[in-house]
Amino acid sequence: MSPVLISPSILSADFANLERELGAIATADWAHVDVMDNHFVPNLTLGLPIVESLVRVSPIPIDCHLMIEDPDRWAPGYAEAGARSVTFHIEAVADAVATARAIRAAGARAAFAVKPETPFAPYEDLLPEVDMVLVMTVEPGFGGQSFMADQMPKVSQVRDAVRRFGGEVWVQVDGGVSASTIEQCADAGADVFVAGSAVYGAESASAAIEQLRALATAHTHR
Ligand SMILES: O=C(CO)[C@H](O)[C@H](O)COP(=O)(O)O
Ligand SMILES: [Co+2]
Repeated sequence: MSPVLISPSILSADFANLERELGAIATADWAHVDVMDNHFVPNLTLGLPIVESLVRVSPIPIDCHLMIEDPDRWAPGYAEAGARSVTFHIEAVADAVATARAIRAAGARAAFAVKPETPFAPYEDLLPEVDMVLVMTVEPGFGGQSFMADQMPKVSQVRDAVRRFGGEVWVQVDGGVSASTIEQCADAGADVFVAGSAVYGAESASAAIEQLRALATAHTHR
């Protein structure tokens, strides 16, 4: 397995042609799907019926990022629909342990995400319950925003906590990740990289994926 995973976000894809847009990123590791409910974030994208359809046609596994209220109720359904990884926001969940266990019981990898202003330290004890922690590098809600370099210490903090824990928990970054920002993410300890506009805005999505993978691999500690 590659030491890093590249997960292009279809938030920047053509929503009228999602099957074709998934085909364009077939050389990536995962396809990142941003589910937004217009309550947890001020934007609305897509939900479970569309994710079920995407799972059927995607050439690569689906990585679901749930920016929704009440993930306790909804997250397990995305795992049952066949998503490889399901991430809920720690700010929105009532029972993180039960939700992560329900996601895993349904056959997916479980993850929690932290917004830029949310500290990681209070949630370190959750590491045995999850397969990945997502450190947001923009305020969730929209693609194409500027990368927040001030989140890199938090990425390092999560990586250090994972080392102390000793299990295999991946560290994902999402928001403003591009060829000019991915190296500092890998240096800080990230190993799963979401990139929306940097991939779908490129002339060649596959060339952008390869460039991101090469830059991250050269800087990863995994
Ligand atoms: O979760 C997200 C926004 O809330 C998106 O995954 C993220 O913004 C990707 O888009 P870009 O790479 O253009 O920033
Ligand atoms: Co996302």
